[in-house]
Amino acid sequence: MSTDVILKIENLNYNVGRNQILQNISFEIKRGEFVGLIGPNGAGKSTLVKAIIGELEGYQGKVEVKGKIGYLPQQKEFERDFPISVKDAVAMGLYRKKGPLRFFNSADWQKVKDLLTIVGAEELYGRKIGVLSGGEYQRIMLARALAAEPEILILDEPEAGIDEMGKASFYQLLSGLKKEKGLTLLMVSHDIGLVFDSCDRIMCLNKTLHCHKSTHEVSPEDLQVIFSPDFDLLIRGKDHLHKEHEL
Ligand SMILES: Nc1ncnc2c1ncn2[C@@H]1O[C@H](COP(=O)(O)OP(=O)(O)OP(=O)(O)O)[C@@H](O)[C@H]1O
Repeated sequence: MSTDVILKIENLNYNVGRNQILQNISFEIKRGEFVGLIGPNGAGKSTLVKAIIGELEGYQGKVEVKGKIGYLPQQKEFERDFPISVKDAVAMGLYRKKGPLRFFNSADWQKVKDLLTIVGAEELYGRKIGVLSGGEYQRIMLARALAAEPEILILDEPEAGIDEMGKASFYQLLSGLKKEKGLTLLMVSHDIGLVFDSCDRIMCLNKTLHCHKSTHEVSPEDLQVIFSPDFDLLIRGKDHLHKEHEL
């Protein structure tokens, strides 16, 4: 695997009983790329992510990652009512890095503050997790994932539960991390517009990988193949909007 490649997947197949979930997936991601992974519900996106982060058993094929992985799970997987503060939630990311026998010192708490500054949430330091908005919460989870100093960050639908403004600024934050820190990003998303605005490359998945191209090379036909028949509904909906609102 060449040095500029951080993730390489070869002939990945995954079945549950007789049901094939992933079929012959092969691709590479280069260091510093921002890649969007799109596809309809049930396409296998989260299953593919699980294979990459080492949480999928029983697949065939090869998954190679050359670097430390950071992972931002779907929001529903984290218990938001858990009674901890923002600073403790972020510190948990450091804890993973240092191991359980290490107590936190003032340098660690300064690191937590620095991470909160990076994600634009320093004022949330002492706040309880349960009172945060969807967008604030996602920034804190991002700070926590960054605490382990990952080289590749994998995000599973980070926009879920965030309002439109919050989504755009969260994606801007991700683009900044890529530019300023050279972070590699692989992001599962249902927000096609923001994926096209933010990502360098797009992978279209529906059980098998239908395309993996530079964003500007992805055609409506590529989207139609994976989203059909919903794609037709989407287009009709857009036409209707254009007529109604003279856009
Ligand atoms: N352990 C399992 N047992 C049975 N079926 C499974 C298992 N894991 C995944 N599946 C099935 O595999 C398919 C792909 O699921 P996956 O969650 O990866 O899709 P997804 O693209 O992430 O969907 P969504 O966009 O709705 O989150 C689904 O039909 C799901 O029901």
